Amino acid sequence: MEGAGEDVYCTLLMSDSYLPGALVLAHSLLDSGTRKKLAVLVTLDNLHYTSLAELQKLYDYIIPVERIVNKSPANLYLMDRPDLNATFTKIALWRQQQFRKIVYIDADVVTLRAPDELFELDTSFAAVPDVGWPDCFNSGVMVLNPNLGDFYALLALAQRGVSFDGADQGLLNMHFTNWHRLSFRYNCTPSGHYQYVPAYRHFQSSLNMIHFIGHEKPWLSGRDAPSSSGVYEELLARWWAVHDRHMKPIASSRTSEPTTHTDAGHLPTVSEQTATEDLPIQHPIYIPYKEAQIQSSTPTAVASTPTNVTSSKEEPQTSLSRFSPPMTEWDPSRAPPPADSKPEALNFPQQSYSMSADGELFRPPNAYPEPPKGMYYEVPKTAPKFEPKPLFPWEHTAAKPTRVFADDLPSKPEESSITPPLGEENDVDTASPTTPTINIIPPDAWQNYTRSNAWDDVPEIERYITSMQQARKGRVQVLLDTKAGDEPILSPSIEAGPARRKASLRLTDFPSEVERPSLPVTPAPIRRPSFWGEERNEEGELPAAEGVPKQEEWNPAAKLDELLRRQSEVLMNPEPVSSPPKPIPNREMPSSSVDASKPDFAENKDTNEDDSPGMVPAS
Ligand SMILES: O=c1ccn([C@@H]2O[C@H](COP(=O)(O)OP(=O)(O)O[C@H]3O[C@H](CO)[C@@H](O)[C@H](O)[C@H]3O)[C@@H](O)[C@H]2O)c(=O)[nH]1
Ligand SMILES: [Mn+2]
Repeated sequence: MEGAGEDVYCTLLMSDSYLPGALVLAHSLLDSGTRKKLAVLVTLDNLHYTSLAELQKLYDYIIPVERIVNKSPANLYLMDRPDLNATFTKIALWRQQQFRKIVYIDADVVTLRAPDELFELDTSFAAVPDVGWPDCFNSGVMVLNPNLGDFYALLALAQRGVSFDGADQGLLNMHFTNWHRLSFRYNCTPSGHYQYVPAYRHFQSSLNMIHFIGHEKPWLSGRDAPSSSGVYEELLARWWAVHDRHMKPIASSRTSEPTTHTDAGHLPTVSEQTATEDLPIQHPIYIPYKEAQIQSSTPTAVASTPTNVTSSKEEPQTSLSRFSPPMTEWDPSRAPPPADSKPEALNFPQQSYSMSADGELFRPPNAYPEPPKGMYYEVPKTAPKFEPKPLFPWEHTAAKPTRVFADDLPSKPEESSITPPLGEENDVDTASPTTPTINIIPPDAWQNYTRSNAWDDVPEIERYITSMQQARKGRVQVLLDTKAGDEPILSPSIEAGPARRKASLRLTDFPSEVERPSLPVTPAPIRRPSFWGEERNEEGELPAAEGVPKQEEWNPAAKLDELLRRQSEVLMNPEPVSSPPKPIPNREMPSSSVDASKPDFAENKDTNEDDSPGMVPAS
């Protein structure tokens, strides 16, 4: 790279709304005769191409960088600056290793004197104390040596959202704790609330840079300070002086709420100059910065620009200033949207394309190159076979299926084990597949079947199992009369034939009938000595209970007869309270044939001839 090891002043532009600041900064540096180059980091996603064109006129290097957004922006609300949710992008400075040293300056800074001597500092990082908390530095002006070590450390913090103010200043102060302190004259931040006027008067002549921190930027607030403090107004005038020298007059870029300033010195805002309400807010209108200047018919007297909207009809275009969509306006996780919040769709990234400025008419070439050949897909004649590769070992040796789909028959009849039914020729009728006859498993299949396991011949396993079996065998009887010197009767071993059978673990070596242990037999119960002693009779039974007849004397048939007799006695001599038994009517139950519209069951009775006389109508 040409500028390797170069020294540059560098700023950052992430939105069109800060373009006036970036231009004034560059003009002020060039005006004060710097010998250093100017660079600007830009986030292209949110910048209008005309803004880039403006930058190009003043900056030597325009460096696109990726926007780094703070994904946990809660801390930004502590300082009421949700618009700063992407200032982490600043850390891209440390990645610009093509430069030896960078003096970074915020876009809201105007230089009164080019601070070229900062490049001679023998320190890797220097900054100016912040007026809000002087133990911290303000990250609007920084002297730094780009290096990837710091870059990645900062990036790691940024990605985790580590920053006590949610923006770059909080993050950088957490990383650079031992910073070289520069004089306040390199980053003088006049504030409306607090001024050290005697000090200002004392150091005023040696001021290098004025930094307009906070919401109100010079190009937004206009020429009159929000607080009419003398010092602030004085310094604000320095910004406007540079602005007016090069770029006067422009319409203010304020796109938010209309300002309340009405003095003659105030720049008209968009909302004041035209009825922006008529414009669809989702389609902001950009006009090139330079165009706005040209279109303005009052080139010198910004202060005299009438704020009255109706009187400025000759120059309506000047009002159409650049637009910058707002970033997060509020923290949705903490509060409802503010009443005056802007539409969220304003955040949509915009892509602009410029018309070609080429005045030449299109001329077609004499000949176009031949289109490449063979760039088509040849449809295969036969459907490709998608058969999964065999995975498991047994898939290789798998037996051919004996049952197949009827559709598969005509394709390879010789492979199938299906034989055509008797009486038919060998050619298979494709139109009407016959029920296949399936070959049954050959009768000797079980004989060929291997009955041994891989572990059958491992002696350790065999010994272990045998020892376990012996422990169990102690509990079963085996019909072996070994006392008498009989040889145990054993079944012939499969391998060894009639030879003596060896102890085996094989499950398939079933024991023969004589080898099988006998089943345990339930022993005849033996009467134990009685606990009741003499209470029992000779047979050992308990004495009979009083009033209970002896079992032998109990005649179930006689008892049943007696029960029946008693029952009929009760039925034959009914008590007067009970009604006589009703005969069951010989009549079908009313069904769907019965007129359902007649609600009363009694009415239906008259039409029914099968009614038994004993029928009691429903009441
Ligand atoms: O919409 C935006 C917002 C910021 N910037 C750039 O980011 C810088 C920082 O934003 P700024 O509004 O200048 O912040 P300050 O009001 O100066 O606030 C303080 O806090 C910021 C967040 O920590 C620091 O970046 C500043 O250096 C510090 O002065 C600007 O100068 C621009 O260069 C844009 O280009 N577009
Ligand atoms: Mn700033």
